[in-house]
Amino acid sequence: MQPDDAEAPVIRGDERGSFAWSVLAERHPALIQKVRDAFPYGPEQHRALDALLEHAAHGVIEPLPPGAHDASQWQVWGRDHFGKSWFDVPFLWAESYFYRRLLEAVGYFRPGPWQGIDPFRPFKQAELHTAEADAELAALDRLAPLPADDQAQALLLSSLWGNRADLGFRISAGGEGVAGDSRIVADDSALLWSLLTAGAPASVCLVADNAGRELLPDLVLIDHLLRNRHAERVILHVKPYPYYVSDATTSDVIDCLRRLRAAHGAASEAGERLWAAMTTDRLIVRAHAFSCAPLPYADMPDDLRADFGGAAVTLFKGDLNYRRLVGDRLWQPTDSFAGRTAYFPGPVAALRTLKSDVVVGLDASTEAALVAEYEQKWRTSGTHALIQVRR
Ligand SMILES: O=P(O)(O)OC[C@@]1(O)O[C@H](CO)[C@@H](O)[C@@H]1O
Repeated sequence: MQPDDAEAPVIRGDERGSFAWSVLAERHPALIQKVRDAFPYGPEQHRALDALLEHAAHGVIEPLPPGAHDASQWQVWGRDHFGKSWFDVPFLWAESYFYRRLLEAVGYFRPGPWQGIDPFRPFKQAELHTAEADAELAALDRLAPLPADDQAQALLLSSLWGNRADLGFRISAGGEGVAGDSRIVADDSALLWSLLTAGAPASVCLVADNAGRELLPDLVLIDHLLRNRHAERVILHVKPYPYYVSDATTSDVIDCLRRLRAAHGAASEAGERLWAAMTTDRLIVRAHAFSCAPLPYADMPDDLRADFGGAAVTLFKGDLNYRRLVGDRLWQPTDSFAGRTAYFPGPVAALRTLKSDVVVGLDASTEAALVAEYEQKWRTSGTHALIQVRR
């Protein structure tokens, strides 16, 4: 815990009409319906989904069934929360547990025919085969003639804005859910590139967020880092199981690599290089259990700390990772990003579009201008983004 944690309230879903409340009360039921519609689940799975819907709305949080492989882990994580309403425990905890219970309901972990069937796969797959994805990959051909620094910055921005398209966000925003007015509210990209000096024998960690239209540009950025010797090795952290609808797992990485290789021109070349990089450990994929933990990164275990501590920089993608990085609390937007991430074992960067209440590291004038123009909507609308770095 950081010294001034007590000053900022932990976000919970208990305030009707708040963003956190809307996720628990509206986004989660809508997601259950989408998952039901996407698979021919049997009666037992439908009954379990009905029970989850009912419990999450009106019941109290119960432990996992004793036979679940991770029941004892969740027993520890949940000891302060069992028996309480989902709306009265930390929002971060409630959301993570919802995804774990959803997988329980559809039999994702249980030996049997549905074991390992990702309930979000149809949505993630659809993302990879849209006209927008085709156009984004084709656009890479136009980058190739540019100087390496311009390519680098363009790829960084493409990875940043790729974060707008997460599927959970779109379930509540409806359709694309993104207005035309997009702005970067903090931009430490120059500092980030200064940490990625070409030719240094560095490792870089990238903590991925969404599959599909976000992971494609993330992978192309990784290819650029490797190819231009900004990094000798990249460690890509993904989720060990389906999570927050579109979060990337190892299967999604492979699907994206296949998609890149099947494209034309620069995209296909990047796909071939990345495929080869995985076979020689220049690109390493890790699916650490903590990546789906209902906890902030301040509580990370020692092996993960060592991984991040050995990197020239760790890039955290996306909104959820940002919440976990700085802590899921109602900080003052002008609180220091460096202060909030002081516990982190090495240089760290956040690349995120703003889709929840948490934000730090803004100038007072930037915050005042945002509030004057949008009241508090800029925090959750996905129209604004940030690149923040602590060296
Ligand atoms: O991490 P991501 O994909 O950028 O965003 C995750 C998100 O859609 O889900 C959470 C609410 O369910 C919020 O953190 C945010 O709105």
